[in-house]
Amino acid sequence: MTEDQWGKLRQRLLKTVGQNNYTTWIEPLVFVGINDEVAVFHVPTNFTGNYVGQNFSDLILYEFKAAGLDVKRLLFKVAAKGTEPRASRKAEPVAAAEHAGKRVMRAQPARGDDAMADLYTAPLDPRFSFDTFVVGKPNELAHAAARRVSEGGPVTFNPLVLYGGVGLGKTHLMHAIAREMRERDPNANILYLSAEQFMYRFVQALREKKMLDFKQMFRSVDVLMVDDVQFIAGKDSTQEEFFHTFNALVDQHKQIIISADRAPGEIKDLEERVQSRLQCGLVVDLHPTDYELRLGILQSKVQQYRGTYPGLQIADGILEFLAARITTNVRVLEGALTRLFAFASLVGREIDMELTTDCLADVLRASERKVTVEEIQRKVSEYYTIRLSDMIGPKRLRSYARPRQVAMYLCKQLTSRSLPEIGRRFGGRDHTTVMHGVRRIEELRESDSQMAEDIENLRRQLDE
Ligand SMILES: Nc1ncnc2c1ncn2[C@@H]1O[C@H](COP(=O)(O)OP(=O)(O)OP(=O)(O)O)[C@@H](O)[C@H]1O
Repeated sequence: MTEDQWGKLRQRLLKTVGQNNYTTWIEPLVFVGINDEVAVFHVPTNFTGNYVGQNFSDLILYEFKAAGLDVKRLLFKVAAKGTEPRASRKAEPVAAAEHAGKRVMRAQPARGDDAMADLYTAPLDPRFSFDTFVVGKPNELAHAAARRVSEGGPVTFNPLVLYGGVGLGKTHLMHAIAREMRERDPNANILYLSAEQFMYRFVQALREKKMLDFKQMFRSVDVLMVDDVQFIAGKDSTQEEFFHTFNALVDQHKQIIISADRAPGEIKDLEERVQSRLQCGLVVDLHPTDYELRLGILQSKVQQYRGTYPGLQIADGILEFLAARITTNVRVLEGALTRLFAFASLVGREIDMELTTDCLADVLRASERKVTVEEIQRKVSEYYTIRLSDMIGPKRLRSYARPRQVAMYLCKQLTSRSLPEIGRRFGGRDHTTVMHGVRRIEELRESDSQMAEDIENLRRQLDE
């Protein structure tokens, strides 16, 4: 639709709503465009957007229809600059308000959500839900706390702080909470943003002399979610503003959810008073992933990929291999799997060990485990309760030879040492002996469930 068409449409609205309403509410709307059946307008304040949405959306939608345009919803966004009409006294939460004819709203709740996400600066990633979050020992507490908070109800711990290293699922959980809360209460003002965006908005408000709006906006939310809070460390005035916002919301019993890359007390240059406020609620740690969690995540991703790549085969042991080898973080693990699937579908081959090591050579090299031959020998001898010297030494008794072969196998799997090198570390044995040992264990893993379990246990222990 052209501006001209909008001009004509406005004239028709003028006749229906009368001059006064027109001047106050319709004239300030700046038509931006129609995107996917949603007509987008810039409004000077959120209040205007809300008011127009509540009082005139049916009329506007009707006029669009009469003009032959397929518009199902209206979206009002606060323009960066603009004047507030006299009628607007009340400060409103940030950015935008969305309105639709009631029937359309009900018919399309999911799309309504997408538009709502736009309301709060940081859009929610549709992949990050509780359904797609795999729970294991390292993240079960964080997950349980996130679930609990997402259910709403009386605020029992405030704030909830989720912290943990890079790529361990903090943002995923934050988005899942926001999504769940919005589903439970579509009218709640849930503000999710990164600490960086908080700072950016604060600086902008200072620059544009709109601090009052800023304060009112943040203080009027029902739930405040700030991701990567460590970002504000060392930024004094932002910290101060954050501190006041935080206190005001806690006083009103509004839920606050924070994520950080380390425990609040360990964030350097974060003011002590902010640190102590963050520690007042529930602080939960996302631990580094363990082997089982990584395997679980891979299995769940494969399940998701089945839709995109139907018929793609993945050989036994590949996921286990990746879970054992890529221990850095989940993001890298996911990236590896994505690349593997894309590559395999391109060349039209099954994902077997050869394709995996070819395709992921760089990732595997980069995340090469630090485990050493010595560590493996020590762990394996402890596991089978034999002396280290007996495992490395010349004795051929089965009770020594089998653990020795297990250790050789693990050295081959978990280190980058060549067969001759491994042989040398096992009392100067020949590489063919090592090869024989590795093959034997590979066979036994298939045929003997006790052996498979031993290998998994040892892998896990070496992973810790
Ligand atoms: N338990 C899990 N189940 C499923 N996917 C997960 C899990 N943990 C992490 N991921 C995935 O790993 C990727 C990285 O997670 P996310 O972005 O949440 O990490 P983060 O902790 O916020 O990292 P950063 O510190 O870099 O911000 C995402 O794609 C996320 O979906």
